[in-house]
Amino acid sequence: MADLASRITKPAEEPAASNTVPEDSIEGANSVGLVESSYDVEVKLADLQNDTDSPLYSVTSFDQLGLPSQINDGLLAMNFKKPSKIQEKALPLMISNPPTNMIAQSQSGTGKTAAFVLTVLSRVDFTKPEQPQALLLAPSRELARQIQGVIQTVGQFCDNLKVEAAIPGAVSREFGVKASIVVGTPGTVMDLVRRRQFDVSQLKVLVIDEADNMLDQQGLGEQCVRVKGMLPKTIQILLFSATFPDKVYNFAKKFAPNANEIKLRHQELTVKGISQMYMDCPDEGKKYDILCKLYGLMTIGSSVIFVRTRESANEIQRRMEEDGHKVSALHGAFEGANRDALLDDFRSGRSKVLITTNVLARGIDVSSVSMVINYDIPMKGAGDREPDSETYLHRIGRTGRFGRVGVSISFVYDKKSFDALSYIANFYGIDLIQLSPDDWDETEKKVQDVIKSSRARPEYAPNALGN
Ligand SMILES: Nc1ncnc2c1ncn2[C@@H]1O[C@H](COP(=O)(O)OP(=O)(O)OP(=O)(O)O)[C@@H](O)[C@H]1O
Repeated sequence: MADLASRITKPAEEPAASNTVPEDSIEGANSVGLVESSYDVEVKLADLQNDTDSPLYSVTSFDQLGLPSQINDGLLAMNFKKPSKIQEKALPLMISNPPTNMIAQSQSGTGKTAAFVLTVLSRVDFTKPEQPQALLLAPSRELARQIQGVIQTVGQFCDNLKVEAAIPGAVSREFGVKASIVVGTPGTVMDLVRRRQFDVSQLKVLVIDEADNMLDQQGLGEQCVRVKGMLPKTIQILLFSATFPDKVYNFAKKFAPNANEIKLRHQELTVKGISQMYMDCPDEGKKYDILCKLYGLMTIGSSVIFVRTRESANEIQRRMEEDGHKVSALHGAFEGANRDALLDDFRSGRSKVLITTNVLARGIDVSSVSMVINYDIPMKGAGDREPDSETYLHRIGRTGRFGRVGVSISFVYDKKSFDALSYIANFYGIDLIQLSPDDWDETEKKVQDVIKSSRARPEYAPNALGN
């Protein structure tokens, strides 16, 4: 990556500040080495679980976890043969009694969802199907719906399983929440509780997925704190994410006191199956032409193009369609049902190229995604001056899920974007592969070599985990 930084000979002018607003952390509005044996996952056990020789610490098959048989049947139906490391390490701690809080970090696409879903299912009393007992919070309606789907699939053999999504427009005003498990976005959950449409008095577990994003005081943090304030004081709190910047981590420890912790160093966070590349674009205007040239490669699998604003998502979609390409755009300005339909089309492969904002940067699991394009390098802070390393990692993690391979291509074109990508690469210790817009044969070869092998044997397979 020193290479990338040293390529800047003459600082380009800073682009004029855009007056369009980046789409981050707006609720509904309106995925290396986890599996490498050398992986150094630091497990800090809380008082109850501090013996690394304990059977709770090391579990090699789902059977050994003592989960109810109907849950194991669900895992079998999903063809989950062996737990991933995070599942192996976190599950015994989370399902043990008395319940203990958890702060868990593991790379994108390594099965954090099943880890917390199994915990939730193991805690629910299915004889009370309409009494809310578990609440799961996620930053977007798409992720909430996805988690709801995973619960329904893993729990398909649990009699009386009722899961409801507390996302805008989903809960009946007349009846309120009538399910034992509720997955929602924080603003909607807060409204439902306030309107007394969601009885939280018997909740036993609170899961916060993408917890660093959800607890960030610049974003959804305040809402999550308010929701927690409405819940029983004894509730078990489980916080999950691939990233936990120090500042948020310190707050997370207060939010989930005395928690067990599974933490990674940032150099351990990148997923080896993702080949990270960058395209050196001559200027901002040429980014679009380069994107169109990449289009053929993008449709080999499915791909996601991340842009900074809703406006540029719309604009790129419009131009690409005019140029005869078939692409979809999804962002927070679309109405809920439309968003759901767009993502369903993408999941099923009916649409193959999705242009989106940070609203879909986190958690979305579509295994066919073989390429992610950072059309704009993710930035954060006042005036978008700071490189957003966390969002970069989540965005590229939409490919390379659970042992698959994929490519990410980040577009740079001026000093600011070069410096930002350099910073991110140094932060994670990544060696980025350079692509040249002047040598398309070479570019195609580099990209195709990876994505054509995406069906090849994964670099790490489930049965290689947990050693
Ligand atoms: N034990 C397992 N065996 C096989 N596949 C699994 C297993 N656990 C999870 N998976 C699959 O791995 C994929 C990624 O899982 P998941 O979406 O939970 O990742 P994640 O860690 O939450 O990622 P992110 O940080 O991006 O949210 C999913 O398609 C899931 O079905």
